[in-house]
Amino acid sequence: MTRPDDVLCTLKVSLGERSYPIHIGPGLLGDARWLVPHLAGRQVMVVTNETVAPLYLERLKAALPDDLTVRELVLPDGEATKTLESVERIWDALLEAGFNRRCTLVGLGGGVIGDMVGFAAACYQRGVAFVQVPTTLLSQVDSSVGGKTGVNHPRGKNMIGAFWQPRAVLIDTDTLSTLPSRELSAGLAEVIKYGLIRDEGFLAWLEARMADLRGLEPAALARAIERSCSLKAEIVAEDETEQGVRALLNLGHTFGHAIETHQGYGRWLHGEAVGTGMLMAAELSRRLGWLDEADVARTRATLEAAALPLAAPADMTGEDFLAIMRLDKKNLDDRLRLILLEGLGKACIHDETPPEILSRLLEDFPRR
Ligand SMILES: NC(=O)c1ccc[n+]([C@@H]2O[C@H](COP(=O)([O-])OP(=O)(O)OC[C@H]3O[C@@H](n4cnc5c(N)ncnc54)[C@H](O)[C@@H]3O)[C@@H](O)[C@H]2O)c1
Ligand SMILES: O=C(O)C(=O)C[C@@H](O)[C@H](O)[C@H](O)COP(=O)(O)O
Ligand SMILES: [Zn+2]
Repeated sequence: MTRPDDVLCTLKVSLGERSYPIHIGPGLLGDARWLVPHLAGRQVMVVTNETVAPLYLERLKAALPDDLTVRELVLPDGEATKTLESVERIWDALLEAGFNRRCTLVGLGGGVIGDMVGFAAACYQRGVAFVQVPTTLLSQVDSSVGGKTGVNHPRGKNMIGAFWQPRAVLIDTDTLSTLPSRELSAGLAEVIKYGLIRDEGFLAWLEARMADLRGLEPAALARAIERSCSLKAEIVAEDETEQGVRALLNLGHTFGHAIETHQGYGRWLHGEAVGTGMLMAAELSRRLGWLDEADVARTRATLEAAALPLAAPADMTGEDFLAIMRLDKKNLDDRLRLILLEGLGKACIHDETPPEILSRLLEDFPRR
C-alpha cells in the first residue's frame, strides 16, 4: 500500500477560480486516496483499451470502494481507433448503464484513450466529470494535462474536439515499467519539446540524462515528468484555450500532424512525427537566420539520443505537406502559423515565413 508521502509531488493547474491537481508518484493507481476524492458522485465508468486492461484495470478497480457503481469499457487499441465511432461506444455504455450527470469517467491508458474519454465527458449530457490516469510517458508529460480532448478526422489530427478539463490527473510512474521502448521514445519527444520551447536548462539536463531516461531510471523519469507537467501547467494557466502562448506547445506539430495524417494514423507514432517535425522547425528557424548550425546539430543529437526518427517519409512531397498544413487549426485566415525557435529554449509564433523558404525546406528536408 502506498502511503500519501510516497507521492513524489503534487502540482496544480490553476485556471482562474478553478484548479485541479496533478499527482505524480509510484503506486498511485492502486490507492483509493488519490482517485476517490475526485469522483463527482457514485457512478464511475473506467474506459481503457485491450492492451492496458490486462495490465492495470483490476488494480485500479480494486482501489474503488464497494458502494460505488463501477462499470468498465475496454476499447480496441491504436491511433486509428481515435474516432467518433469509439466515442459513441463510450456514450452507448454510459446510457446502457443509466449513468447521469453526476457520473465520472476515468481514462486509463495513453493519449488516445485520454483524448477520447475527455471528449466523451465534455459532451455526455452536456458535460460530466472525468479523471485522467495516464499510463504512457507521452500521456503523463503532455496529453493528460490541459484539457485538449477530441478525435481525428481522415483529413486532419484532432479536428473534432473540445477544451474540457479533468478533475485530476493521477500519474503512476510504475506503469512505465511495461511500456515498449518505441513508445518511451515517442514520449521523450514531447519532453524534449518543453526544453526547446521554454527551458534551455532542462534541455541541457535532458542531454546529460538521456541514457538514464531510456533505461527507466526512476529519479530521472520523475524529474522529467515533473518538469514537463509543471511547464505545461504554467502555459495552460496563462492561456487555457490557445489564444496565444499555448500555441508554443505545438512546436513540431504542424509538420508532425501532416506526417501522421498523410501516412495513415498509427503508422508513425505521434511523438515520432513531432520529433521529426521539431527538427524541421529547427532547420527552418536556421534558414530564417534565428538558429545557428550548432543549435540545429544539438537539437538533432538530442532527438537521436532519444532514438527518434530524424527524416520525413520518403513518399511525402513538399506539396503533400502543404496541403495538410493549410488545414492546421492554428492558421488564421489563409496564413500558415508555425511555431519556430528564436533560440534553444525560446519558441515563437510566426506567420510570415516566406513561402519559397518553406517550400524549399519541405522539398529538401531528408527523407527515409
Ligand atoms: N490532449 C493533448 O494535449 C495531447 C497531447 C499530446 C498528444 N496527444 C494525443 O495523444 C495520442 C498519443 O498518445 P500515446 O503516445 O500515449 O499513444 P497511445 O495512447 O496510443 O498509447 C501508446 C501505446 O502504448 C500502450 N500502452 C499504454 N500504456 C501502457 C503501459 N503502461 N504499458 C504498456 N503499453 C501501454 C497503448 O495501448 C498503445 O498501444 C495522440 O492521439 C496524440 O494526438 C494529445
Ligand atoms: O496541449 C497543447 O496545447 C498541445 O498542443 C500539446 C500537443 O502536444 C498535443 O499533441 C495536442 O493534442 C495538439 O493539439 P492540436 O490543437 O494541434 O490538435
Ligand atoms: Zn503532441
